[in-house]
Amino acid sequence: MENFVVSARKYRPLGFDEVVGQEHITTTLKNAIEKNHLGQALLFCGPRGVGKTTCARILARMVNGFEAQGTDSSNAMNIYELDAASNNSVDDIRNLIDQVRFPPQHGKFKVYIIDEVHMLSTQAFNAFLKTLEEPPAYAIFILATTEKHKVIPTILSRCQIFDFNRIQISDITHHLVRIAKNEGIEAEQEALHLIAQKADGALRDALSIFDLIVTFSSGGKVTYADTISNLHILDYDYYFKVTDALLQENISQCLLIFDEILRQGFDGHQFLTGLAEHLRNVLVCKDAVTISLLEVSDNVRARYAEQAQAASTGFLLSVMNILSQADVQYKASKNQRLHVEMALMKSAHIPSAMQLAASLSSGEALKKKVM
Ligand SMILES: Nc1ncnc2c1ncn2[C@@H]1O[C@H](COP(=O)(O)OP(=O)(O)OP(=O)(O)O)[C@@H](O)[C@H]1O
Repeated sequence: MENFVVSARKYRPLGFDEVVGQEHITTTLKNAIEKNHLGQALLFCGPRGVGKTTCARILARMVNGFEAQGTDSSNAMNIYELDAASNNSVDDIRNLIDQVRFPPQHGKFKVYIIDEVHMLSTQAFNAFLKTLEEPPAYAIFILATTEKHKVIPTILSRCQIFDFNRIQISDITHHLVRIAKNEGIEAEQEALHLIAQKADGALRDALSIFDLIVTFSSGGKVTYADTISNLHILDYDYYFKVTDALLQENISQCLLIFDEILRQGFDGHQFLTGLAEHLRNVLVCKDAVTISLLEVSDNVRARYAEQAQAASTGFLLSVMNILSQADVQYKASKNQRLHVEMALMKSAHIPSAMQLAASLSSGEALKKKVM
């Protein structure tokens, strides 16, 4: 049996052109390498799983002219990685400094990656400063951190700083589409989009979730239904239905839908925040400019646009206001179910755009109110 290789490893980019969503960094690094302007101390900051280690390895390969090797192994590329989260003592740093004294046996540069550098003890930082300030010509230090504010100023001032972005949902989705195709896995666009959303900007997380869903889904196909059930995410369809019921002032329908949601094991708070986010999406769809802020697939976008036609801005803002107050008071509430139900009842009493439609005789007047 062939060993399973997790997608995050299998699809680690081997060149800057394959890195997703960090063009500002990859372009600068490429130019710096070509023009020989690369510093010897670089600080890579940003959230986890967005490509810091990947870019460090690509850089190491490029400065040594090893691009053609197509390998991701650290040893082969003169890369030395130290995880400062678990090796943060002054002795760990002294060992590293001892190693730095020896020039590389092959290639031109030794590249040291110190991950989670903010975890180094003060003594370790101090022991490291001199080497960082006057490194041998063949040494490049790449310090990586998810918490730049914890890195002491004396280190910051000695480094070229690169701020990595959270990766956009659309970029993550495209990447997953490519990988699914490459693996011959049938995947629904909506499912991949949801995975991208859940990953919260971290491509590594997106790939791990993707692997998990492929493993558990029926017939190896990645469907929206399997994805929401695996990730325990509430189907967005409920939010569309509740909003319709609110617009129709149909309190009983709202309460029945909420009951079904609770039965599925979701809590009232998740529902409140999910509904508020849904209404925000409806709101941004009311304007041709802000619609670009909506990060959803085309099918769902069309549904939002339809609901945006039916709901006035005033109605949406009033409901969001009620939900936001309910959210703040949720934890303190003694009966949380009733608390959410009351928020729904209050929201269903706001005159909706549909009522306006019925009460206004002229189409022109309606247009003015709804906009
Ligand atoms: N920008 C990206 N483009 C393409 N793949 C990426 C990107 N970021 C992360 N990945 C994928 O996620 C994996 C892990 O990324 P990487 O180790 O570079 O993240 P990191 O930012 O160093 O995270 P950490 O801070 O947790 O060490 C990579 O092997 C790759 O498959």
